[in-house]
Amino acid sequence: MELNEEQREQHRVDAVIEVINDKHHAMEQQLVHAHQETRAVERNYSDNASVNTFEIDDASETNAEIQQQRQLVARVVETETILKRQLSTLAQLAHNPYFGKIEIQDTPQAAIEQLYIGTSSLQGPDDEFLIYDWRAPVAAIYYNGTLGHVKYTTPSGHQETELLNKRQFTIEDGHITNMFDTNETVGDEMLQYALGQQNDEYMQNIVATIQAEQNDIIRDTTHDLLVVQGVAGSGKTSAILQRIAFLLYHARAELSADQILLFSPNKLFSNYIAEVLPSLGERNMRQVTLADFLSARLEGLKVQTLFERYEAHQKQLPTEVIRATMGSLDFMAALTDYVATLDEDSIEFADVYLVDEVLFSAYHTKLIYSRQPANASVGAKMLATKNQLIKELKRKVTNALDAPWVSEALNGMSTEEYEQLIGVGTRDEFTSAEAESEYAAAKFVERYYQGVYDALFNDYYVDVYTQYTAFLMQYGTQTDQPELWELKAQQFQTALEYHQVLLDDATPFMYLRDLLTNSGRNRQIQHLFVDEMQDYTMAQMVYFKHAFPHAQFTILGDNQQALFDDVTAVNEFYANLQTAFAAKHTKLVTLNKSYRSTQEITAFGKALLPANNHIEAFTRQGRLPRIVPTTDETSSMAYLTATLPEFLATYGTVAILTKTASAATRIAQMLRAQLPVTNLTATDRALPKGVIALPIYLAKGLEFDCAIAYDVSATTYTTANDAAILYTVATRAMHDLLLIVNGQPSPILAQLDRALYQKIEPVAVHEENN
Ligand SMILES: Nc1ncnc2c1ncn2[C@@H]1O[C@H](COP(=O)(O)OP(=O)(O)OP(=O)(O)O)[C@@H](O)[C@H]1O
Repeated sequence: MELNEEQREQHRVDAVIEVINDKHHAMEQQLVHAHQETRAVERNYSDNASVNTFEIDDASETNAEIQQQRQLVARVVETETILKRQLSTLAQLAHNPYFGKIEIQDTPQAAIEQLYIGTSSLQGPDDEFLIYDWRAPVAAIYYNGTLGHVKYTTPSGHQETELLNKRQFTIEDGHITNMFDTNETVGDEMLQYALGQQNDEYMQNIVATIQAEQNDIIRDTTHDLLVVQGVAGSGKTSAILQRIAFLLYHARAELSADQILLFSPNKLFSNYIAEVLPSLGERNMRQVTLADFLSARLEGLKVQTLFERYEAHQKQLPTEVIRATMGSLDFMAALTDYVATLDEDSIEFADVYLVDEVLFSAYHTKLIYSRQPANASVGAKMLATKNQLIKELKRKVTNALDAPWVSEALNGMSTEEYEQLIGVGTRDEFTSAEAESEYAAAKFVERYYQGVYDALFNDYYVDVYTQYTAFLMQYGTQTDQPELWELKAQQFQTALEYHQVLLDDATPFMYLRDLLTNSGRNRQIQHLFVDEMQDYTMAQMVYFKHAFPHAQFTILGDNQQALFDDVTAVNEFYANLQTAFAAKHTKLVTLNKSYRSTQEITAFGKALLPANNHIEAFTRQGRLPRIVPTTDETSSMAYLTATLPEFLATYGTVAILTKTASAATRIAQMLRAQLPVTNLTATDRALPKGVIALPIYLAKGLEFDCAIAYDVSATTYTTANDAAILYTVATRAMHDLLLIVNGQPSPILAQLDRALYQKIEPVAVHEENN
């Protein structure tokens, strides 16, 4: 019997799966061997590591040996890890080997090639490619090309070919469940299916349905500053993750996942995206939130978080103007100039103490500084000064070894103190009494001066706090409101007394410290990604550029989702970034199509924003958003209690989104008497199923099957900025959106076209009331 096209393709799928299973089997055997080897090497290592490491000569020999052993352990463990990763990739391929196929012909005489595209490449017994990795150069055709003449880029230059056919597959558990040919870039039918699914605890990879405009971001290798302005749900976060997978694939030898850093909005989000790269067979990049980054760099001080400032309504402190200035490019430029023109008399040198004795006086340090070459930068002179101080400290240490006060101190120690100093149980291992006392003296002196060493290492010979205050005051004198800057300086000092730094001060302060002390640079990071760019000030961007000098930057966000600030025009933001980064090759990409939500929800969200926005909806139909005009919290709760069980029958996650954390906690408590509700807070990491209540700033970047905007009343949603917040709330919904009014409706709702929503009378409540 003649096979039809689908049967033929299914035969191929079966054959490929057989190859995958064979490989899987062989690799399992390899893993068993690798594991045995790891165990053997580890055993050998632990035997060796316990040898005598005390005597100096022996120690160095043993150290070298241990180093070697350690490397060996690392290598075998790595082999095992790689095998495990490959096994998991093969297991995934066996389930769903590929999703696309292109037929190409390089010249009219050449043979037609059929290339299958999947999440990972696979070679057959004769090394022929049964599956091409979606990141392979030729696979770009699948995403960007329409039938006919197409071009694509390879490491060795541009290639051209004829695209004869493009086919898409849905394969589940090894069976083709859907298959069709398309001339579109990637057909809508697949995307419809993918987007119609319910939300999961983790974000999914989108490699089967990457859209052409997303593909341009993912495959960009020519820009050192790539800025993406994309409307809510346009795939910015997805683009970041697939881009990282792409970069790792193409620069395997030079780039590792540890050299990629993503600034993400919060821990929930970090966790939500954590499965995408592993599902593509890659290791995760590093992630950090701004709050954690600042805290790590300002150790010992409590840095105010964006959420804290937002919740505390501190926007007005000390004034809006000062706050905006401190976040600006100009302010950071003024800071750079300030540091560059500092002379030794205006640098705030500080005494370095050993307990209560001044070991290095501010005057002494200033003298060393003043002897540095006049034309060197402040940072370079400071570094040379630091090195000189450390050298002097080392001299003090050496001189102290034979000093009588050291032997006196040692003699005065109790046996316990002494043993603690040289290590309990080590006394018998010395070859002579002399060796022992030399060792003890070295240990004692080292410990004695440790605090001073740390102080020098951490640049405490200059008082950066006072220097920063001086800068604020000086900056103020150049404005027409110097008294406000004085207040600002006082505010900084007062917070400091409580070991706190306000968010507005954190970045300029760190920048000043780094410039002055020539520190704070991480040269490891090759790619830096910033998601939700609208939540960062330009000053922070300048700092990122300073802190990660070797990184290429991909910065993504949506200026309309400005929760914490007023909306900045994209062009202005981009122009400022270009200045801040002084980058040669820059590009701004705009994504206008929204994929997350149904057409109805996207239309509703669009209507909340100023009329000149360019948001386009992806055509996936659903029901109209519903506005529920409850009169107060009691009726709102009654409505939710009555209807939530119904929603839960349809949706995996229903999120009640509030403006503040306290509102989310309150309603979770009230509802909990009737049904299970999880209240999520800033420290939560996991996204549970069921009903959750959380403030919108924690829901940034996340999505839910059903989102319920709570308290869309005239008291809660009033300003233009509130419209942006409501837009962010509305666009969290994938399939269903409700707005509970809770009192007098917000004026933002009043101006909406009536056709965009359905008004629901909270029937359950009325019945109860009657
Ligand atoms: N090409 C695509 N194929 C399948 N799903 C897609 C595609 N692009 C986006 N999506 C889906 O749309 C949703 C939104 O994507 P994503 O979270 O990346 O958007 P975003 O621009 O970061 O949104 P926001 O700014 O609202 O946080 C996700 O569920 C994502 O999987």
